[in-house]
Amino acid sequence: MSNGWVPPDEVLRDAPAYSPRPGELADLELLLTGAYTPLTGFMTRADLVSVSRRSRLTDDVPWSVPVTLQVPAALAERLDVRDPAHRTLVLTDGEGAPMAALEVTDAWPVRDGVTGVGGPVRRLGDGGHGPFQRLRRTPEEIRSLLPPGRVLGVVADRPLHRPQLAQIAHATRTLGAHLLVLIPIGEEGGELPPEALIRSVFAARDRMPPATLVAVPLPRRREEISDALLRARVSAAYGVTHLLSTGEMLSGAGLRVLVPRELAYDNRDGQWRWREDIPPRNRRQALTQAEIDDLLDRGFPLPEWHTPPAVAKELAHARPPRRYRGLVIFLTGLSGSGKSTIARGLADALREQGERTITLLDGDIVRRELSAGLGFGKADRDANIRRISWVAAEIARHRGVAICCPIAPYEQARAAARKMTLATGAGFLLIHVSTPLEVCEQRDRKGLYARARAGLLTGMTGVDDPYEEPTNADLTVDTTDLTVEEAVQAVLHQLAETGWVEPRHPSM
Ligand SMILES: Nc1ncnc2c1ncn2[C@@H]1O[C@H](COP(=O)(O)OS(=O)(=O)O)[C@@H](OP(=O)(O)O)[C@H]1O
Ligand SMILES: Nc1ncnc2c1ncn2[C@@H]1O[C@H](COP(=O)(O)OP(=O)(O)O)[C@@H](O)[C@H]1O
Repeated sequence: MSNGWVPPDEVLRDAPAYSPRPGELADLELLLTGAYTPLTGFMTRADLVSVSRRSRLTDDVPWSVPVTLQVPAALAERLDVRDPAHRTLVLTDGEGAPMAALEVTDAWPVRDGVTGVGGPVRRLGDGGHGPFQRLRRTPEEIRSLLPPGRVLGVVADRPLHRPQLAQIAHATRTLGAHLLVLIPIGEEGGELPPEALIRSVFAARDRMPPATLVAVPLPRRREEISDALLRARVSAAYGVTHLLSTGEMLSGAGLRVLVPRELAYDNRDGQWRWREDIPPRNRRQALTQAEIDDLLDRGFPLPEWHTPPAVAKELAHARPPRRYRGLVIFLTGLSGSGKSTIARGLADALREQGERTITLLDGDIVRRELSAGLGFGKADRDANIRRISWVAAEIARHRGVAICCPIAPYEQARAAARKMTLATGAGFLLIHVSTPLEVCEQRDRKGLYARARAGLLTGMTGVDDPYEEPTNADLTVDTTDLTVEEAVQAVLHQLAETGWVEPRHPSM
């Protein structure tokens, strides 16, 4: 799948390597497969200016969305954009395997320590790996498979339920088109893991007209219009002539965009038809995403009138009831606030229930095993929390419960922990053990506060080091006037209320 020129071995051997962030990697993949034709690389400054001013590249091709790569400034300094022998950057995937060579023809400061780089990219290696690789066919391959005539494109970024399937069937029939379903698998952290999205779309296949399906590493743009334009452009590269809008889609990239009318379920005959054609008393609206999520979270099957059973089965598997799903319970608070004590009690109670494996990432053990050598400066505390969060998220990914109880004084690090966990599809509960400093200091189990007050220890959280109070805790527990049992019960109660654990049987 290599496309043309590859830098000579000696250039590659000496070239620095860099692993782009997930969104950039997805852009890279689309550049390499030709889905971004005629773009052949990351944009230079001139292209970016041109795109933002007049929605065209410098060579006049219409293009409206920036496709950029940013690298650490220190790395960019090792390149010389004027010297073809010293301006190649090897781009690697998340695991460090080379994916492409970027010939950096332009580099510019973006902000402190970060440099934008632009230039053509060329594939290295054999075209990547990962689940469902066989579905990631290039635009060229797909175009060669499509029958002549109209091609209706559907970007299936969500599972297809009966209302969407009815719309697709209607549009395909009206247009007399072949159906091409593009499944975007750009980034983790969507509503469903990419593999589950693919499986759920395939599960609806026998309810679709004859279709070609392709997985596309489409990154999600933060901005809706850019997102829609990019989807339209990529769809066009795959041979789509008409695109069925998913609601927020706009026209662009020279293809027709169909905005479907809203369908509803007609309980007189079990058909989905235009909403206005059904008398209100016989009409059932499609479920909202929140309603679907809520049913799955509580362990109810999705109703057959709304979702084909095969799709419902995939979704129930991908989003099991909360009580069977991975979970990170993250306790934060001052030293001596009661985090470890509560965490231990919680771990014991959850182990009694025996549904899932319980891992207690206890402070002392973490500092000894995972974070040995780290101190208590901001950078070291951040590194400590990042390591704990990574391990916890992996445990939760595999449907275990991880209980963490570090001080975690910085909001940003806690937010990153939440994000990392949610990206795995697991749950995250932040519990602020808010016992005030005076009480913690009175307890002073380890004598640290006394030493800090005596000036023998510096950088003690709450004394001369910051603790940023959480403003987004799922639960706040002040242990000043609680017994240990009461504090543990408060957390268990919250877990049962939100469905993350089964309520305890009263007789136990
Ligand atoms: N300077 C300073 N500040 C705060 N805490 C200190 C410090 N030096 C040592 N200790 C002991 O280390 C424990 C906190 O480690 P953590 O890994 O939880 O801290 S952090 O989340 O990385 O900030 C903490 O344990 P806990 O009392 O269990 O919270 C302290 O006993
Ligand atoms: N309701 C309560 N919850 C938790 N700990 C409590 C409570 N009441 C008193 N304590 C005492 O407070 C101390 C908390 O210490 P620890 O759990 O190690 O805190 P941290 O892990 O936050 O540093 C323990 O000695 C514990 O027995």
